[in-house]
Amino acid sequence: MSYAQKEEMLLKDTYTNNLMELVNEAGESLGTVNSLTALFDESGVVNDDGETVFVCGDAGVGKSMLIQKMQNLWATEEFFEDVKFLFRFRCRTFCCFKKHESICLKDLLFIFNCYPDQDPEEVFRFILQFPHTVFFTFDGFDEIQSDFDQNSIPEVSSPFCFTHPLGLLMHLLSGKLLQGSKKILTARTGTEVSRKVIRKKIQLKGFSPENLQKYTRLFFKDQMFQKLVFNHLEANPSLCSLCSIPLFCWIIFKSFEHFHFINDSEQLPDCSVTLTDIFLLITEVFLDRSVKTNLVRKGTRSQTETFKSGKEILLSLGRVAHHGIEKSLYIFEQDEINSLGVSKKDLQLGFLRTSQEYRTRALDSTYEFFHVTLQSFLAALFLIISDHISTKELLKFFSLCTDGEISHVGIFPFSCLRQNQVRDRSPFQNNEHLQFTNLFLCGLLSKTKQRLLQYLVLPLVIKKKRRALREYLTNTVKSYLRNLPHAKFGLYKWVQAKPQFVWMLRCIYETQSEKVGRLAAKNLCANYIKLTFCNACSADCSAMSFVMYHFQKQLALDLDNNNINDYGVKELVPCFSKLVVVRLSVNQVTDNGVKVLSEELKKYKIITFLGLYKNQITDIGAKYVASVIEECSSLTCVKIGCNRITMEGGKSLAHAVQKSRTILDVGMWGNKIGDEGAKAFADALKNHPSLTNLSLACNSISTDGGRSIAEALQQNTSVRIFWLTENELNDEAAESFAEMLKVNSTLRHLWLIQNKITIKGAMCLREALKENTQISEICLNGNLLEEAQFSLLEDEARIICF
Ligand SMILES: Nc1ncnc2c1ncn2[C@@H]1O[C@H](COP(=O)(O)OP(=O)(O)OP(=O)(O)O)[C@@H](O)[C@H]1O
Repeated sequence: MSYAQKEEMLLKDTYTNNLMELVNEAGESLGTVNSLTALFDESGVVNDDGETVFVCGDAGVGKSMLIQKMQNLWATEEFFEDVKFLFRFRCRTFCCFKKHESICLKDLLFIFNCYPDQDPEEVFRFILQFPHTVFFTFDGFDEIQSDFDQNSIPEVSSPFCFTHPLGLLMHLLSGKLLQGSKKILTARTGTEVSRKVIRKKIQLKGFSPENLQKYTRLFFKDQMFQKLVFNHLEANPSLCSLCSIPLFCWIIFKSFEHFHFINDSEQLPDCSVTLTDIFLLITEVFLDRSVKTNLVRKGTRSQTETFKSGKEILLSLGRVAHHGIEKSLYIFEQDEINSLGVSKKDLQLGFLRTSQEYRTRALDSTYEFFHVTLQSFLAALFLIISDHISTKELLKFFSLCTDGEISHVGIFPFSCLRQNQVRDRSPFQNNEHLQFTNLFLCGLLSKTKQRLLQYLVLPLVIKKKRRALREYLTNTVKSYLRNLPHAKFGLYKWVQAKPQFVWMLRCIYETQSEKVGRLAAKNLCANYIKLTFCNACSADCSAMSFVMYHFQKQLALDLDNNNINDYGVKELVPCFSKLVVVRLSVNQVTDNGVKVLSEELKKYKIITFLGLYKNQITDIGAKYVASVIEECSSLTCVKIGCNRITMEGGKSLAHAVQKSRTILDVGMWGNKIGDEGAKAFADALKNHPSLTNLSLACNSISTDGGRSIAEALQQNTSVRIFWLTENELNDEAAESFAEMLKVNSTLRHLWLIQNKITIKGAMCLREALKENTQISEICLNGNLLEEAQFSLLEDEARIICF
């Protein structure tokens, strides 16, 4: 039995909830998904005709584990009681068919998946008759590498027709075959899937800090171990950031466990940790298995010795990995493995594991790397340590990725992720394995890894390869950054970066070269960096900091709609001294992250805009934000809507606003401050010198709160726009607003949409407008007015009812 198999833990002993976010077609968050059954409910449906639940996420984030967990719950009858058949496919299975091969649905199910215990004809008939009793999982749509022409799939398909298996897959996903069956499809982020087939889209975001704690407890049963690991994590945010991706977390924990076992020391890096570092660690763990356990246990072997003695193993495995990466092959047959020089013993170490899918095709044994990222790592290592690789070949994968974003830059290394925009691209094309290979090349050829590598390859050869990579990187970073499209936006020179920008930062970070970091900062000809919807995770913040730290001037950083979380905030600490705009909306930031943020922002007091909309901030975090408002006089705009702020937090924020002489704009939409919170804001409004825009929309404010606000506005000459949409304001409140309008001449827009105002309240407002020529609009849509009553308000165009 191989180590990989021995190590496989039972799912129930290891599975930890993963953060799942429901998103719309534009990728905007529609909220979190709290249970696996909720994946199939009606919330967040983007297309009623679509049949497939689409789950996307980064490499190693846990898509396959999620599928496995569902299968497990179904098998133990905790999930989907109405489902009688579950067919679990890995999409890479569909690549092993020849172009002209065709099969029928029954064969796909029974030959290439699972042969039924009972009469297959009868079972198939049942499936056709009751498709809703069938559940399909298709894992890894991104792994399909094919030049298969989707247009050649016949429009209508009968379940008895013979067609290419990919055609069957597309028909199943769209519901042309077995309409009504449950289907879940997973793919890496950025993989293109036809909108027509998607019913709901879910993004997997990895472990939250809470999940990570649970996983740690599951992984290390011993409490002493747990404590040690918690201490390590606490001391090293860079490690925590990596641990939010479950695969990397597993690698880190596995290495920790191993080193602790062999020499009572943890040997984990204790400052900046790169992906290359952790893949070197797991490689060392696997290589240690090639040596007799008692020798390893003495703990006398250094990392260099381990790699030196494992050189031949690394070369042969690297050859296989490289061969696969070149051809987008992830599964290897025994013959292939043998011919590339991997011995039987090497197969046992854990790098490779037997691949189950192919057994159904009655092949001998087939193998795959325990994860595709490891394959990329070994391929990169091979490119460096093999004597036969020229510098041209070393850089081949960089130039293999064509750019779809900046056409005049031409071939650029960091463009592979941007798949959606590349025209005429096969929907099945995926280059992430190349991106990772490039990234590991940068890491392995970094200065800090030289000592290790010199035992594997002649120093002269490394030097030559290093120089080639450095030159290439320098040129491309320069030209890429200079050619990024810019726009002028007030004081700012603005750039909207794309996901490949994140990849570029990742590569720069792997080099750990201050020089390259400085070069990137110097060539970034913008001071407003918009990295929204770039799928940046907390670990990417280390990379951002690495570059932005070198930025000479003040900088605006917009990271809205990513996956940053509290660890990411910690990683940004080195660059807060430069940041005047910090936008972290929709990023799972909790009170802990806000605490760090407030401490840092108050050190430099240069912040002007703080965006924290749609995070997980409670009253505790609201207090931290309040202290920033109080202490940072440059702060003019705070967006903290859609968090978990109640009366207490509302009061803290209102008091801070009251004290601030400079704040202009406060967005509180979608919290729950209630009447008491509203009263505190009312106090703040009286004679406020600067506040012009305030949103207390959707905050459970009723008559009392409304009345206080209206009265306070009589003594306010700063507010121009006030949003009170989606509250519980009634006619009594409306009457107070009417009184206020007779006095206030500053307010321009009053939004009272979706409240409980009837025609009575509306008429009061209409009357008041006779004495107010300044206000532009009062929006009353969605109140308790009947359509027939609209005509009574017709003569006042500034009252908007529909
Ligand atoms: N929910 C989870 N609980 C515990 N461990 C997990 C979880 N999700 C992932 N892991 C760990 O991370 C490893 C990689 O996860 P998985 O293969 O599911 O990632 P993936 O998203 O399918 O990656 P890829 O896109 O590269 O195929 C697993 O083998 C497991 O060790």
